[in-house]
Amino acid sequence: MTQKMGKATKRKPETAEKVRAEKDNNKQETLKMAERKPRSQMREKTDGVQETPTEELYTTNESFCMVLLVCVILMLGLGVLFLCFTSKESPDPSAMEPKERADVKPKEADKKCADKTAAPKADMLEEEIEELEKSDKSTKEEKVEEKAPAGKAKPKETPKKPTKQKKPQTVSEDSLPEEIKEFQPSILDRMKVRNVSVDGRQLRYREVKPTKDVDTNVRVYLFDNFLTARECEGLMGAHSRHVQETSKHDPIICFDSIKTLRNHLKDAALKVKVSSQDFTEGTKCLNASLSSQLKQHLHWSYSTSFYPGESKFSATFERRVAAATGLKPENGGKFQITSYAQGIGYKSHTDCVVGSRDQRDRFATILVYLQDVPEGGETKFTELGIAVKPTKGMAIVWNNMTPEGNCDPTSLHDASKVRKGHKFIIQRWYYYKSFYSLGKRSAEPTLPARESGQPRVSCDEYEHGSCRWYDEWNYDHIVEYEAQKINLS
Ligand SMILES: O=C(O)CCC(=O)C(=O)O
Ligand SMILES: [Fe+2]
Repeated sequence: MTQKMGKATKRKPETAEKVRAEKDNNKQETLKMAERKPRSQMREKTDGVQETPTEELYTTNESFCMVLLVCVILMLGLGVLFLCFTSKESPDPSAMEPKERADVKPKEADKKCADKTAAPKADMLEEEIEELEKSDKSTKEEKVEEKAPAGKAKPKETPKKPTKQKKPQTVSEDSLPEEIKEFQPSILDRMKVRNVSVDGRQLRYREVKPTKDVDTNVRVYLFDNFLTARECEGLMGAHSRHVQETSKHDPIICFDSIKTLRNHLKDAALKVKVSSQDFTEGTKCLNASLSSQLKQHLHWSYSTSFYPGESKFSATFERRVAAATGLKPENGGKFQITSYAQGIGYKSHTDCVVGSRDQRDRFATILVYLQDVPEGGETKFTELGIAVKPTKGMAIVWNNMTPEGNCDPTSLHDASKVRKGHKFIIQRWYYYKSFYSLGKRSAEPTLPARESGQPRVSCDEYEHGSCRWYDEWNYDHIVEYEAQKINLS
């Protein structure tokens, strides 16, 4: 980025720097150990005698032998080190682009050297490689967890957390843990909406009919008081505290393309020239300092997530949803709370991927408004001619897919800008075909370099107010980088 914002520095990933630093440390450590060795040998010979200063040893014959021995050991040690650090034909995986990294198989010699002199580094690299190998699969899964604009590539299933085992470099079906191989997906192809009684309260549904004459599979239902005022307040409080705590760090800002970045700059009346150099290498995210500079010019909604089992409320909520809608808990993903300040909305999108054949997609959505919004903030189904006004405790639930597992484009919806007040919602997506990692917190990518707990803002597609802040990371901005690199210049 030039002019006002200055030029982005092209930086190697932090992990690569760490690896290099560790390499140096290991080298130093090995040298130190070689230097110390004669002293411990001397200690054995002089059993019980106070240790002699190293210089005195060299004045005796015996010491002369010791010196020779030391030299031989030192030379051997240095030889081994030299071989370790110079014979690597395979490049340092941590310094590569993600896709290349996944292909690198460490040579046997590399492994031996790593075992002898740099075990922590080897572990770290292997973990990194494993995570990146996973990323192709987990991205698919992760992508469906984020808003999925119609027509984009489809997320896939993947093991959530790399198991701590010596791993092959490519993940074949055979190498997957038994529990993943044996996973039996659950299919969810219809909602069964009904009136239910919860803790003495009657939850009654009503259907909201399209006002447009459209051929659609989408059914939209409302439940008043689906959550109590107390539940709504508890969720808003937890979300706000978490946002506040996490906002100690400025977010790293990511864009789906350079075009989106340029549009945002234009919108903010910032006359700056940007190029691919402004993205952190290997990702579509700006580096930390550019992100901080841009922060004041962008606006976003805030999303925080929790996963099944992470709070008692998750079980209460999913039971209530199952009773009232027939949406099975095992087909549900994470729980996401989102807040919109005045002036913020969210782009037109479908929650599933139109045209995709992968049925591991969001069959249905339940969204509960946690607070009234005096003006604006409606959830609008543009194809159906439906607009729902946020009302505290009210749930809106709809299906995005057909009973055959196809994403219905008429499920297109957006969040109108909040004109007055502050909007809070909780959402959960239910998937047509469940998969092993569904509802499990996934391992996060190592790129881009960031502080622990540093949030991200994703501006996917330009539409005013459509950036969203997240308290967790997925692989989109790494994997899509490769696919779109050509568009980043
Ligand atoms: O806030 C809303 O009303 C809709 C949000 C939404 O559709 C989403 O986050 O997927
Ligand atoms: Fe949505």
